[in-house]
Amino acid sequence: MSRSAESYADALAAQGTSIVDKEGERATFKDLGLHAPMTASFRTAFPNILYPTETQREFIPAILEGKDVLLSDVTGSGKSFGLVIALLNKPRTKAQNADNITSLFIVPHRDLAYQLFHWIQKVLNVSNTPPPLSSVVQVLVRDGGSHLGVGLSTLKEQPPHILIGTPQALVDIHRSDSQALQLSMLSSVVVDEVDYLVETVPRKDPQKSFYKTTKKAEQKIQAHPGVTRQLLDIIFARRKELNERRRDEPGLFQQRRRANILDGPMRRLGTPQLILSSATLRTHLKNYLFDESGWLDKDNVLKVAGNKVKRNGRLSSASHQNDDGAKATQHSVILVSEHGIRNISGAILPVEESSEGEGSGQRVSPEAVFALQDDGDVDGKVSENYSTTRSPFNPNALEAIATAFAVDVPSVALLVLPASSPLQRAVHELRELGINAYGLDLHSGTAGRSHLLSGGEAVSENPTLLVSTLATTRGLDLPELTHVFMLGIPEGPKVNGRSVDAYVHIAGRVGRFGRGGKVITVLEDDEKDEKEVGSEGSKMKRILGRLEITPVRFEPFE
Ligand SMILES: Nc1ncnc2c1ncn2[C@@H]1O[C@H](COP(=O)(O)OP(=O)(O)OP(=O)(O)O)[C@@H](O)[C@H]1O
Repeated sequence: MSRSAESYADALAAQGTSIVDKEGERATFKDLGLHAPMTASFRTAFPNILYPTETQREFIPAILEGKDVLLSDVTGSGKSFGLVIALLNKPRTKAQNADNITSLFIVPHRDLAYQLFHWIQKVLNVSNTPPPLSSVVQVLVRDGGSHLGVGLSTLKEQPPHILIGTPQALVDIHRSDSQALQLSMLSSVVVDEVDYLVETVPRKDPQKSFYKTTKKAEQKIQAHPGVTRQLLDIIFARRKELNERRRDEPGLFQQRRRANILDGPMRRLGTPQLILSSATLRTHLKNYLFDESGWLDKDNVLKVAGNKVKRNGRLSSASHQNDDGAKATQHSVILVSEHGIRNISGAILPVEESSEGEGSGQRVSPEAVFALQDDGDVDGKVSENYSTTRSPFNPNALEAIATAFAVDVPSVALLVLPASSPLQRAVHELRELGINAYGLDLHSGTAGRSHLLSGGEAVSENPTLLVSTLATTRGLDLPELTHVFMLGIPEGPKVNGRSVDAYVHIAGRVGRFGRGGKVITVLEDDEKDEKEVGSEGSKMKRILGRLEITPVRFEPFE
């Protein structure tokens, strides 16, 4: 088993245990160096967050000290939340008594940007004397040009403490006005979901059969390095230069290290600290970041990886509550064709859920959960068009999802479509099947946002299916979510590291912080034997196998 698969399996098994100190003592957030009033506010805003996790205990003080950090822990273990809290506690950078942007938080998509924004908003809302929101946090995402209009002027008039943005929007701004982001004054730069934003390929081995494919992929990256690389190359240009000199003149740096003056050059460069985070950091990416990118200050970097302790011997996807009350995630795969629906072969029986399980939450009216959802409507003219154009979706697959949703989902589920799928069309077709479906939009969509801001545990009389694509799912935290449906093998027809990681991130929208949940992958049944190489079933089995997950039968389809 690969290292990342192993750590995922192990860490999943251990999830829910990480808040317990090894010595049985618990450090508080205040012990980590966070300001008391800030700690009080975020404890009021997030009453369930009592103690920092082990990884938060490591990386929050390191960030406050100005170290670079390479952070990896399982999905839903509080990485992004901890990063936001740490950045809020950093002192503001100022030049000639005027505020500068202190931290840049780079995220892969706008929904994640708004999620982090709402977390900060929630903290400020309960503060005694909150400063104006825009002085603390602003969001810059591509939005039909407004980031270059209103967004840019707000940014320049009142630079925020934390600027959250997507790489493309940030590069657009920098190109239109190289002073707008005040890059030379930044104190921290965070890249969340770094493996998604900075693409790398495994090192080439001429002996391996995939040598040619790897080489091609590498050439493609060289020709189109991607905008996050471009942005980091700009911000860390001076560090890159120094790191290159260091590579060329190792003797000089050894002398400096012996004389204990190595910290000096990087610090004098005045480059910000760099924090890179993801649940899936493969070795080739880590090698690139350390040896080739030149972005990191190698003498001042902390690597933090989540708890790798194996519990109960090994991971079993059908396992239920562990000793600390964390629930397991149940993974199912169903294959659909016009002849019917079946579970993947080898799927085992689910373990009985405890009476405290999902669905036992407080019953609330849909109106209480949603701030009424008039914003998700599919435009009349557009739906007329839909009736005259061929659907890209397999009707059997959508019907299977609709049925599974209707029989099993108590409140909210997420459907993740392949990256380039037409989202509104899927919403329309699901509605035709009687499903309360909405495109996930944490900015203007009240449906998505109310789920984000609600505390979870609700049961709705009219459950909702939020629909997103692979490109807009990473990092999202929807506390009420109990089910994730996945249409097709993630990341295209081939099974490789990327598809395994994509599965980890999509599945990771449930089971967060030991909450449990169900992940149901729906595949078109090619009616091939699942032992046959290349069949849909065999591909899915390879993905689950690499993650040490045994599929569980989705019983309504027995
Ligand atoms: N110390 C804590 N105690 C309890 N809950 C926490 C703690 N820290 C974060 N959480 C909660 O855990 C959930 C997941 O947090 P977050 O989104 O930061 O995870 P993540 O590790 O970044 O996930 P992903 O890898 O999917 O991006 C959030 O609902 C957050 O409020």
